Amino acid sequence: MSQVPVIDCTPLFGSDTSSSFSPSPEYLATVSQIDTAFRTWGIFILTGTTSIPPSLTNDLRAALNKFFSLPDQKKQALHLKKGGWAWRGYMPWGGEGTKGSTDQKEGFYGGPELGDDDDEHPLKGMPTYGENQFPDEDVPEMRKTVLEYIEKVTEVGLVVSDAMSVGLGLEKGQVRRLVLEPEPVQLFRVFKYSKREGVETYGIGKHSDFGFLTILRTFDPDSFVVNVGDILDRLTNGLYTSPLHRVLPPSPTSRRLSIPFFFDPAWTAHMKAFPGTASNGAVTDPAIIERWDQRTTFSDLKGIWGQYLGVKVKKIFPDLVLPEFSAVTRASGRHLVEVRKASA
Ligand SMILES: O=C(O)CCC(=O)C(=O)O
Ligand SMILES: [Fe+2]
Repeated sequence: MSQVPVIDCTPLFGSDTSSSFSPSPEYLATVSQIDTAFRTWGIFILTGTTSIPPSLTNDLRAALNKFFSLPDQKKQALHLKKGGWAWRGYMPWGGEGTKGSTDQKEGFYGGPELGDDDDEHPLKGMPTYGENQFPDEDVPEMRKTVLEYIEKVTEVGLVVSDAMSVGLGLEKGQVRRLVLEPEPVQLFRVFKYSKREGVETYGIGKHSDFGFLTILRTFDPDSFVVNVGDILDRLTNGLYTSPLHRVLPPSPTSRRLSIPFFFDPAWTAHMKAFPGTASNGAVTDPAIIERWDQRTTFSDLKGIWGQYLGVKVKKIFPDLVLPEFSAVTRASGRHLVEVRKASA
């Protein structure tokens, strides 16, 4: 294979979810394509009929373009800092970088809402959870559209995880049970890339993604790109590769919009490699060991996902108090905005 595989995932959607699951030949053929893509490239282009109707994609693109066209002061009013630990809202140009260089993009961060009457929800008050800051006055349709997209793209993540589970020789629902329940961490992002005069840096510099799966919607070209993240690489004992990737420097006329969705393990999920993924329980393949050494994202697998995420984001949230856990993960160098617990 010399090109990133394009996989029609239609057979995965609407398939049997009962415990006595007997997969169709089409389901198994799709599983095998995904499994091969993740083992070789760590990435594939997802096509076909999914849980996301094309009308929702169109509405989403329209609402997000409208948002980015708002005057700067309207967007700044929704600045990430104002959302505190929810870490949701507007990320201005210059707010993220890769290895010391500014990424040429602005963005919007969001996530699912836990509901007003759900004070007992265990994730209330945790970093990355809380209120979204939508531009309700200026782009009233954005709230509903983004929240609906988050729900539907989460379904894509679950369906792909089931396919991975079967591809790894596990039961269909096993990956969900091991790391995605009671609910995956869902980080919605949208980036608009635009060039600043005199700045020659990448849209996003070379990196691998931190989490489980990234499901990225782009419009130019029109596609979904699904890639393995660093923790999925580790959880499969390196059978699946977390690919390095980057976004080229935007051209002066670029208006590129992309919508990465970081579909991550549940906050409380135990980080333990999936059964049967390493022969004799140990990874000996030098290529895998070298890849892990280069990434240095995780030095070990232990504890729960929330601890990894906590260390990762601690630099952004200087007030965050965490159990001592710094041995296993590196703080993110990507986010250049500091967010205090209370509003800034
Ligand atoms: O916009 C893109 O094409 C890629 C985004 C990306 O790599 C990321 O957000 O991690
Ligand atoms: Fe990425």
